[in-house]
Amino acid sequence: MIKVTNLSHYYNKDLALENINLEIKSGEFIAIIGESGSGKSTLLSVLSTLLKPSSGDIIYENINYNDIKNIDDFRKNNIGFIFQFHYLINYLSVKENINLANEKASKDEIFDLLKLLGIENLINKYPNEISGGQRQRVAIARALINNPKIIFADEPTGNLDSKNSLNVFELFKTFANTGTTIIVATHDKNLAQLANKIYEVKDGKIE
Ligand SMILES: Nc1ncnc2c1ncn2[C@@H]1O[C@H](COP(=O)(O)OP(=O)(O)OP(=O)(O)O)[C@@H](O)[C@H]1O
Repeated sequence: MIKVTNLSHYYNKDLALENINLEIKSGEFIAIIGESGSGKSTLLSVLSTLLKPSSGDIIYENINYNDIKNIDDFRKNNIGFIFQFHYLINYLSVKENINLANEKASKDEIFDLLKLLGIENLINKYPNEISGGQRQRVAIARALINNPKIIFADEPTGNLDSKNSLNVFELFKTFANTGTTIIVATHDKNLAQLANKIYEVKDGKIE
């Protein structure tokens, strides 16, 4: 699904990623761990096409990153993003927030997805009427509504208590079992144990 070879990234002259090689298979749940500043976010940004690497190759199925003609379309059709902060819009309902990611999604489709996440009763609520854990589940629904092949999540539980964090990782496991590739950066080594595979980044290198 994703094959990375000899990937390096510099911010100006500072090396942030050094000669990364990895292969991620379809439906794998991958955790990227490492200390603050080790390079987790940079690796995730590069893998998810948000940042163009200084050198190296990334191949998605059979397409080389450098050969993708319309990166916006590629992202829209293939990738879902989840961040530490949910970035929901307060004056839009849960349903409307999800429709921002896919305006064609019907109320029934959104309801079914929310049901999978255990929050279908919140469909007409507004973000400030629901809990932090519920907001993050809405953000997960928003990432899933386009049926992406790959989900990238950068510290998705950074803002949640341990119970909600575990819940989010268990949801990731469920979605990985249905064939979605999940790649999560976290500093939480215990949560990372729930993934199929853990990569540790240290000083910009994979251990
Ligand atoms: N936009 C940027 N410009 C310059 N340097 C950056 C930028 N983003 C990150 N860096 C540097 O690159 C290195 C890796 O940072 P990165 O954010 O990838 O680490 P991280 O493991 O995700 O850290 P954290 O867990 O604190 O988010 C650090 O030395 C950081 O200071």
